[in-house]
Amino acid sequence: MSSSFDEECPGGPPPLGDRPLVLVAAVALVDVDGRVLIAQRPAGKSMAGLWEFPGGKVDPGETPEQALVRELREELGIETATSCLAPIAFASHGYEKFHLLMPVFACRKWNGIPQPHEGQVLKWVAPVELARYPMPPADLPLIGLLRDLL
Ligand SMILES: Nc1nc2c([nH]c(=O)n2[C@H]2C[C@H](O)[C@@H](COP(=O)(O)OP(=O)(O)OP(=O)(O)O)O2)c(=O)[nH]1
Repeated sequence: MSSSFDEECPGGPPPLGDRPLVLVAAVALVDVDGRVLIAQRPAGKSMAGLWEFPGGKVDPGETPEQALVRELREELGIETATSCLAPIAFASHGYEKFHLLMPVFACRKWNGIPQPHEGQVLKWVAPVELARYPMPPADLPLIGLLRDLL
């Protein structure tokens, strides 16, 4: 039985083992032209140079939505509300040191103009163009999903 699953559904994430399960909230900010904001991870960080969706780790005591409101303020200098965040997808990916669980929200309403407050390069891209930008492995299944959903 299990060998047929292995053949039909190869490549699932490994068991958690002693790695932590890390909760990271991410957001697709969508502008009036339907473009999505991505940010390039700066030199010195893990996965430097790859493009990601704004967001970050959910702190103890926070909901994913609260974490995103905070991260958007810190990373991009924009203000939004938890009620402006619509859950649309998630990623579940086994990295070497941790397993990432990443709910992804869409947001079309915020105040201010996103600015790179943490040395990132920002880019607005059409969902069909997302595949041109190298992203962390956890994000790869999201590219087709977002193209269809946004
Ligand atoms: N914000 C965000 N993080 C992502 C995405 N895809 C993905 O694998 N990640 C990972 C990168 C980081 O390991 C983690 C987010 O952590 P963080 O934003 O709070 O902190 P960080 O970049 O300094 O991460 P780290 O150096 O501690 O690994 O989630 C994504 O699309 N957006």
